[in-house]
Amino acid sequence: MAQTLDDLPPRAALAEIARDFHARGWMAGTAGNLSARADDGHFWITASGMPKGRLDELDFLLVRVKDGEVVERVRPENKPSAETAIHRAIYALFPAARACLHGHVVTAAIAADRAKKGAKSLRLPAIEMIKGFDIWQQNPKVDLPLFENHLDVAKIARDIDARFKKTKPAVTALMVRAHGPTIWGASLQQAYNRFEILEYLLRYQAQARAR
Ligand SMILES: CSC[C@@H](O)[C@@H](O)C(=O)COP(=O)(O)O
Ligand SMILES: [Zn+2]
Repeated sequence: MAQTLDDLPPRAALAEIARDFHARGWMAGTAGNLSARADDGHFWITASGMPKGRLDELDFLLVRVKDGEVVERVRPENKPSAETAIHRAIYALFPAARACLHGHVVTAAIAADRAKKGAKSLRLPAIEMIKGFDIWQQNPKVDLPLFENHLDVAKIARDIDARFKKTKPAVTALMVRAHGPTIWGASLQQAYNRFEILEYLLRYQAQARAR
């Protein structure tokens, strides 16, 4: 087995993550989309509508960050993820982001349901695992940015762009209400680790509230 996901070619790593997330219920059916930067101006992203437990390296398209143009597709029938605009926003906002992972996670959707109407963030529990987001404070007050879901995905992407241009998020993650989390990282392995950690934090919070 490769030492880390970053030792694999990006599309192989993304297909492996998709199988893993599917098995854990975070990419049920065709839900979720994954991408990795190929170079500063382009990223590989999952084709739209594919069963995420069964991707292979041909199920990715190369997209240009600045205008969303598809510059390479192996299977002519493939279209880029319906949520490509969100990945483009993240890569344009954060030059250090090398990977961006979106899933549909029950714990996260329920946490967002609990938030007040109009709430702009979810407070994360101040437990040891928060250090996985590189936060090294005693009892930190860390907020996960929360966005409204819209049928028009470009509108979600514009909201993300507008908010993050004004205020940098405390974590490399965001949540779209009634939809799912998107997590990015300085490497594929870091994005994967942080996705797991965010799910752990929200699961901890739900279980702590229920006890
Ligand atoms: C199960 S439908 C989910 C989609 O609407 C969407 O939210 C999603 O995550 C996957 O879309 P895709 O176009 O396959 O990348
Ligand atoms: Zn989605």
